[in-house]
Amino acid sequence: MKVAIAADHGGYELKEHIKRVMDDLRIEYEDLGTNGLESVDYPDYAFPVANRVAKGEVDRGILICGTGIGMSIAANKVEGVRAALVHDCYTARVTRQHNDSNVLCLGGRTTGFNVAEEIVRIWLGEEFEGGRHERRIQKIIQIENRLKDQLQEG
Ligand SMILES: O=C(CO)[C@H](O)[C@H](O)[C@H](O)COP(=O)(O)O
Repeated sequence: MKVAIAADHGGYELKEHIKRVMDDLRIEYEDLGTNGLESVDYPDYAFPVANRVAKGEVDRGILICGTGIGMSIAANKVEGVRAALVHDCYTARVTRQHNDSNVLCLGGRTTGFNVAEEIVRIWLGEEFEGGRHERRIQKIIQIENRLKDQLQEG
């Protein structure tokens, strides 16, 4: 599995910790920034990661800002991306099993290193269950396709 990871200044320190976790798990990753605590804008980091996931250039994305909210709003604008903002182990598991989420959003100012680490370990290891959940994801894809058609029709 290959993961693209990025953060803004509010998520930078947690990003560095999550990279150490992925090193430990021997998971390959690309770090798309930011590289320090200087103030930056989260959409500039969300879109490169979301695009890499949408194009299939990486399997998953991890995005971290202060709360995870800005990153999740931005990433979910990209077709094919199902970004989940997660604060606990239960939703980390269920968002893989039910939503087949392909981007994980975390809050560097809301979630401690230990909980975030546990969330990442669960989220990277859990499988999509398919079945009724696949039907629901197909409905999301239909909405994306309808919106695309509407845009093309002008
Ligand atoms: O988008 C966010 C809020 O949901 C992120 O938490 C950002 O990291 C935050 O807005 C950045 O705030 P700052 O005051 O510019 O550090």
